[in-house]
Amino acid sequence: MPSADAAQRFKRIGVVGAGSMGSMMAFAFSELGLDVSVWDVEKANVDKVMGWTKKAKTMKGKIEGFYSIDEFTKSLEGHGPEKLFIFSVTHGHPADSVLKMIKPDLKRGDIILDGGNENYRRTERRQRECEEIGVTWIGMGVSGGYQSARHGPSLSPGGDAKALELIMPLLEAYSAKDPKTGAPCVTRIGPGGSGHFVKMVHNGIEGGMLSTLAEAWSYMHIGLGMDYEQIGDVFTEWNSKGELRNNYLVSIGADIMKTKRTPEGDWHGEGAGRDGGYVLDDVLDKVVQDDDNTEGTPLWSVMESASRHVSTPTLTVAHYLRIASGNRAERDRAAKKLQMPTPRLMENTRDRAAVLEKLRKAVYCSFLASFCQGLEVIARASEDEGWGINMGNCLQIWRAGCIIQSEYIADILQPPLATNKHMMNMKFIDEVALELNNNFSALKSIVLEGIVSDQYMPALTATLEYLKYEGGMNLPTKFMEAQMDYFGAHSYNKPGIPGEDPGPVRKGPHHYEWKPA
Ligand SMILES: NC(=O)C1=CN([C@@H]2O[C@H](COP(=O)(O)OP(=O)(O)OC[C@H]3O[C@@H](n4cnc5c(N)ncnc54)[C@H](OP(=O)(O)O)[C@@H]3O)[C@@H](O)[C@H]2O)C=CC1
Ligand SMILES: O=C(CO)[C@H](O)[C@H](O)COP(=O)(O)O
Repeated sequence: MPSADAAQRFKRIGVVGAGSMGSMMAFAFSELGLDVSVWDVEKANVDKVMGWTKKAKTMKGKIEGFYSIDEFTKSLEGHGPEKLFIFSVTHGHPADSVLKMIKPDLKRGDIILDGGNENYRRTERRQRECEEIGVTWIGMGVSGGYQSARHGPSLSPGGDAKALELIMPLLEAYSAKDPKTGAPCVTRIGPGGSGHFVKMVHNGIEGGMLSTLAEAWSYMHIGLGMDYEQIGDVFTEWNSKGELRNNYLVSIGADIMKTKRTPEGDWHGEGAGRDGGYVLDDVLDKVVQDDDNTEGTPLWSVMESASRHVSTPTLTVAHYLRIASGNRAERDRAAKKLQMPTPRLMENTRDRAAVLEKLRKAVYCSFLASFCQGLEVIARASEDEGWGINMGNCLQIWRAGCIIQSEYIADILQPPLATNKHMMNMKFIDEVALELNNNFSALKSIVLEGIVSDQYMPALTATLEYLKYEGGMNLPTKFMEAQMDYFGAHSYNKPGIPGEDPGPVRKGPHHYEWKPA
């Protein structure tokens, strides 16, 4: 329950967007005792929510649907000192258009929480725009999908400290709770667009983990010839102890492996069938939200990492795999031309249990590397933007409610990051370095054996190479640097010269005239 203060202050909240997330938020806030006004650009979405209210048994506050945005905004007047909105709409233009529509009815002190996956620069633009009229715009990452939106997500709000102080009791009541300590999975990340930045990186890490696990699934199914039930058992086992314990993506992987078609299907008839087949086999290998621009977070993570000079290959190749997957028609044409080998059953796998143990370690290694890469982007941005993000807090809010929750990884990373506020390179943390080192040979062996039988392993191989070159002192870039000096007089640093080796990240003073012009 929200504290007495918060409950007194906010008796009603306005939810903008009644899609998968917004509709669930409406019910969650109602259960917290707030009356909820719901508006959506699509009348049918409002009707759907209102239909559900008729069957809902746990509502405490009223839920009222509105087709008119003016009536929606007016419904929030007179219930407390300020109006409180939560936006849950597609990123970009939708939020701007709703802000434009409600702006005439906004008053000094009103607070808008943007719970969409928005680009942090757009969040900052809206913060400036709202500040001019005394309204606070908070960019708030919401993670955990629609199930968590209903029962408690991980929240990463960023923006004005005073406004956040007012709504924090409500957000604490709404958020997921750390199962170990009961602590709420929400904290003020920092000023400006920092909250949306952290959510963006969360989704980048999520991408690296999703690809890693999908590759492991295919490795088991095609490479080791395991059926879905067997793979489900492996995921369940992995999730029960050790480095992959209480790992959300592994746990839902086990669920997916066991989900069969039923005569009725789900509540709207999807997955109906009497053949006893698996719902997964109704799913095509196309991820399209990057192509249709309904989601931008993984792409922005890649762009941010490159522009802030942080190496994030696991997250990046995961994104490119998604992009390649989206256009299946084009892949079909290319496949006919390229005649690539396809993954096949591995030969001579005598000890499957040993391979599975190596695969578990490889998955863990790639998950941990995904966290390192994402956290380094946050650390860099926090320094660049002066946000002062406590990265230990990021691990805390990712302990429950969110997609990347990974108990073991949080246990390793949170303590050192909570004490060292300026840690820029996660591989400097002794425990992290030790874990990556300990699991490297398993990852290498999985990649080696997988290559022989043509398994798909972009994230696993990217992680392997990442660890080699991030911790390598004899990189082939020596030759690259010479070539660039040859054709572009780009100059170089010299071995053994103080101030150059290792020296700062600065162009070297030497140029050799390899070939006069
Ligand atoms: N699904 C998830 O797991 C998560 C999603 N998010 C983010 O939450 C937000 C909502 O996602 P989700 O509920 O999944 O998406 P949905 O597509 O289900 O809902 C998006 C909502 O935005 C509305 N919308 C679209 N265009 C406009 C517009 N021009 N003006 C006003 N409203 C518009 C949609 O209306 P219409 O139906 O007419 O298109 C719909 O109600 C997104 O920003 C998403 O990135 C965050 C965390 C998790
Ligand atoms: O934000 C999320 C979870 O954290 C949503 O599930 C989101 O839809 C994931 O999509 P994408 O990978 O394209 O960001």
